[in-house]
Amino acid sequence: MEMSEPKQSKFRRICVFCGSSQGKKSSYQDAAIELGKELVSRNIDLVYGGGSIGLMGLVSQAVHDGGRHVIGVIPKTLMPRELTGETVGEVKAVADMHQRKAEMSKHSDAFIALPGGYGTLEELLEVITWAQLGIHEKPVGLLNVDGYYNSLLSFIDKAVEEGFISPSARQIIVSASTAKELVKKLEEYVPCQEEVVSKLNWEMEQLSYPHQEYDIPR
Ligand SMILES: C/C(=C\CNc1ncnc2c1ncn2[C@@H]1O[C@H](COP(=O)(O)O)[C@@H](O)[C@H]1O)CO
Repeated sequence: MEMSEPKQSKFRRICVFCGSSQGKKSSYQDAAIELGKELVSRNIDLVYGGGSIGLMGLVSQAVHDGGRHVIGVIPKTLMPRELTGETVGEVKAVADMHQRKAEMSKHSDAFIALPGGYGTLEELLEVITWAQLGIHEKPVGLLNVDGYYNSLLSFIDKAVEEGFISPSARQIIVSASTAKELVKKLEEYVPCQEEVVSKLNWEMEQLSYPHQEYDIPR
């Protein structure tokens, strides 16, 4: 029997942002599992927020089951298993949510957002902002499952029309409706340098706040 060679990706690790909930439609859950399998088929390891809840649990389990390495970056406050569940693979404990994002970014070659809520949006918009500022040149992908992100993309297009986001900064976001198509587009992505404000020669460690307990405001 002829075995197909795994496609070698230019990415070693991809960071996935996604819901700590599963969402109401089974298509969201299916997409998380499909993305995990796509990473496996391209020999790509996963970096994510840790734990087993929601879409986070589905994508990490799929990558782990496929034999690829999984790194979960968890703030100490979310470490208790009853909060976020068990993390498959390697766990990196960090001081707070800020350090988590810096660590997730440092260990990844690209970013993908699956459907999610505030946490996912915040992580996504932050890495887009960092790309706009020239802090990194890693591709950022939106997995637009069943049009989940259509209204966000429309809003961003409005911000371009109204002069708040430059047309070249709009190009930072790569979107597709399937994992296969998205990863392929990210592989082909060429960072747009035209309107980068400045090259900050940024050390990602500078983004980490001093080790301290972080009080989540209520
Ligand atoms: C403490 C409780 C739930 C635990 N919540 C989270 N667990 C793990 N990761 C989280 C959590 N909340 C946010 N994140 C990060 O943001 C993304 C998911 O957030 P969303 O709002 O569900 O989209 C995810 O990528 C994580 O990195 C009980 O209250």
